[in-house]
Amino acid sequence: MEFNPGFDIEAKESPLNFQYGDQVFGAKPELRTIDAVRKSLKNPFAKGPKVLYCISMDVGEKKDLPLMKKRNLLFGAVTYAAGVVGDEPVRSQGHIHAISSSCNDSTCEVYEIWDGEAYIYMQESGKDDAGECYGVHAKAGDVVIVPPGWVHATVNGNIHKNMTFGAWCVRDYGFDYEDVRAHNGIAFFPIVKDDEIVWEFNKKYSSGNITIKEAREYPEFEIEKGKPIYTQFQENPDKFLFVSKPAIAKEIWESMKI
Ligand SMILES: O=P(O)(O)OC[C@H]1O[C@](O)(CO)[C@@H](O)[C@@H]1O
Repeated sequence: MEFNPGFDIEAKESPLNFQYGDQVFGAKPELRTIDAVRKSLKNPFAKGPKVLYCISMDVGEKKDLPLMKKRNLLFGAVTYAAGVVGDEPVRSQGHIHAISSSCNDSTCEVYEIWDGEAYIYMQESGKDDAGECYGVHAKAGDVVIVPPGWVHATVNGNIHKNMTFGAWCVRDYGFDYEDVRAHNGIAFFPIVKDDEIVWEFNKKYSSGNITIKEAREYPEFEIEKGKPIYTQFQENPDKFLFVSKPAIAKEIWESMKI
């Protein structure tokens, strides 16, 4: 992988899978097929790779698991396949993080791209007026934070290459698909045009405004550029407490710039 995740995990290509080192825990990944996501595609009948992405939701070094559990944090790894689904790049369906009973809040997600490139798509609301929407372009080593309550979808930003990322989430996560599915998908569909990704408004929404930008740094969360977010947790296990306890960063969320 282009960026070292900070622990011994390898993304396998065909079939999509993860291989864990001796000191690493992780279950058999879940495979998301094209048939499972048709309702959220621009064209529900589109053709594309049978398996679109491979999700391993609880991974890390065995010695760190008690530290993660104590802070109600979970680390996940996901690979998105290369290729297209109709005229869309391979992407997730889009969801909002449901209210977790541990904190009585929707929670954020802290992404770190390990291989390939991505757009982390974010949408302020799942209602008819989608509000401010963003396509944040991220390359290996970039971090992107999705604030609590926002619709988000992960897009493979290069149709010629698989994309793999790691992310910090709350352990009792839940995905709420209702608003996105009621609109047959996210408010802006990524479309592949001349090898570039352009964004097409989904007319099932009444309005929404999209901004495309590059990934930024997050000094407000003391995230260190170039150091794996997994290593940053190992060095300071409380650094990502804002993920499982969003209330401690309330003021940051309220004025946060994507
Ligand atoms: O169920 P969906 O919306 O397709 O998304 C699954 C994806 O969402 C994530 O939680 C990222 O938000 C990853 O685990 C996975 O890539």
